[in-house]
Amino acid sequence: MSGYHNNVVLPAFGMMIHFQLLRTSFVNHNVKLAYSWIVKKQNKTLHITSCQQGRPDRNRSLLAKQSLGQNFLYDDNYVQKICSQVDFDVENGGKRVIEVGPGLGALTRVLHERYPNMTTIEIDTRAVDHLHSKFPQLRVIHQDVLRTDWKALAESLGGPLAIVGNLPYNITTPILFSLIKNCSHIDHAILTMQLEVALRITAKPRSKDFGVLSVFSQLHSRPSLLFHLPPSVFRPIPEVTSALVRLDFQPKKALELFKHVSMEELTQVVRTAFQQRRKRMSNSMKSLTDRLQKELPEDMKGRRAEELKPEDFVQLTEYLFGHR
Ligand SMILES: C[S@@+](CC[C@H](N)C(=O)[O-])C[C@H]1O[C@@H](n2cnc3c(N)ncnc32)[C@H](O)[C@@H]1O
Repeated sequence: MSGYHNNVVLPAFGMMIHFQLLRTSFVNHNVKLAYSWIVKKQNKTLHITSCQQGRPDRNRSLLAKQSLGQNFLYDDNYVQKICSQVDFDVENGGKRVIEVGPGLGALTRVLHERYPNMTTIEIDTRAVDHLHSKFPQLRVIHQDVLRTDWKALAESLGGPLAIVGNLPYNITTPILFSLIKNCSHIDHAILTMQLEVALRITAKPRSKDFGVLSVFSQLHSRPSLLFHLPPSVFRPIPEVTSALVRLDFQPKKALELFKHVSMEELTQVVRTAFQQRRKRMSNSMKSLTDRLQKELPEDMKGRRAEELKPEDFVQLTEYLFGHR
């Protein structure tokens, strides 16, 4: 009996729930953004069918790929909330608005109406096909965003870019570093990411989240955490909370800071210091000071990486690499 229960009753119960979910999303004509979804427990992927205005679009279904960080926005209130933060370049049809990872077009639908000349960058061929048929006028660059030449893109579009996107979680940090490196070609970025990363970007010295990402983000931009997004607003539902972050890039400040040091030198200093963030700098920096055959300045020896301000790392790099 218990075998019968497990083999027949539980799946039947699961099917009932599934059909109820489908019915709810299909009949609710007020729901603008709805997806039917089937959890396949074995491989943890979702079968997603986008549907607009309550009508399922049966031709457009795709399996969400975890490897591409595909957690699609599912809640229209949050779509509106994110898009209302984008305020850029309306005059020329939003030519310099770039969406990273448009996926099924949850954000694109709203943004493209406001910015008909915007550009999107998407790696997944299935999503690219979907976007072409759903938004025939939309410019879609089919490539890995990490291969984007931001300088060339900004020059071709006539000035600094506004980047928006619900980022794939698995490559959030490399995307952030590529934007930071190219900050003179980017005006601002409005990005959804894991809350944990958002806290690191905005962390102040002496807090537990303060680290390499905080130093580089804060030297190149003014970052602000705008609001949290609960896991329930995405499909598949992620295990973590997310946050929307705005970075207003400060290319003039960065130019001034990097007058005497290179990004590579600063990276060496910051990474070495944070490898042992709680140790005194005289210890944590030993491998680098030995290699450079330099002593740390006296006032640095007793301090810890987590206590320094972002600008202190620039001064230390200038001192260690002897450019001043
Ligand atoms: C978190 S989903 C967001 C999708 C959609 N914007 C939304 O909010 O529903 C991330 C998107 O980034 C795309 N993506 C993943 N890796 C990428 C890469 N290296 N370059 C460009 N797009 C990528 C995925 O295919 C997916 O569409």
